[in-house]
Amino acid sequence: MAEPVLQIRGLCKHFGALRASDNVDLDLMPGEIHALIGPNGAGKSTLIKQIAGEIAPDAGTIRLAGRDVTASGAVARARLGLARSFQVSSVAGEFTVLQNVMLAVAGRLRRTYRFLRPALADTKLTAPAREAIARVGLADREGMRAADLSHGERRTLEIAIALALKPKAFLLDEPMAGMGPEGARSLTHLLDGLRHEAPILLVEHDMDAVFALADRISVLVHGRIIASGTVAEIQADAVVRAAYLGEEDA
Ligand SMILES: Nc1ncnc2c1ncn2[C@@H]1O[C@H](COP(=O)(O)OP(=O)(O)OP(=O)(O)O)[C@@H](O)[C@H]1O
Repeated sequence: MAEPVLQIRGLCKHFGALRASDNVDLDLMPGEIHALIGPNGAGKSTLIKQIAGEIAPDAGTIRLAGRDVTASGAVARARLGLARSFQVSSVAGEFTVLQNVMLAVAGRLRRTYRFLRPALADTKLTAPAREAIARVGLADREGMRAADLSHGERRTLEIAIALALKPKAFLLDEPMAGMGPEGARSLTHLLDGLRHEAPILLVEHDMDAVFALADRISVLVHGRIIASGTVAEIQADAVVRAAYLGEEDA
């Protein structure tokens, strides 16, 4: 069987008496979209932050492409191929779409520039940046300032930035947030294809998107994974319905 790209074992994180992560095991397999769902405050963001290296777990291990990264920082994990998108849009508004993605490529190639202007004229950065922009369907927005994009386009730009990092795994934290129905549909289509570039750990409240995309769903409640399975298995799970999906129906 293939090795997981991300392997989480026994992850624990306490905030005082609160167990935000309670002995979490999670795998992200090549080619899959693994959705992490759960009610507000279940510990999804805390888990993502530990995987990204932004906060340290109290116990447990995180392996990326077979390597133990539990003690590595966020920058080291990004360099090892973990591409993280944020709930809050993280693009640089004053830069154009192309420049935003070029800066990500510069980071991947570990090129350092004393000034921004030579960086933004470097064709070694332009070509891969354009490729990522075209891949997400923003080619006609290339010269536009990121600040002037629509919300949906900015979220899509974040995906292009993540893609330009040629990641081994994507961590996407609520990519559908704030998208209208049309935007959500086109982003769902984009993510559907993206899994072939790298598997996606997807935290998402939009259940239509989750049910359309996920190969596997894990349900987090009070820091614990209470169920993990296919869309059909999770939809049919009585415990999950009571703990989470039921509240959506109510
Ligand atoms: N730095 C912190 N200090 C103390 N408590 C925290 C901290 N960060 C998160 N928590 C608590 O940990 C629990 C899990 O929070 P977390 O943000 O991970 O949940 P979530 O599932 O991402 O929620 P949401 O869906 O609303 O984003 C919550 O009870 C939250 O108040």
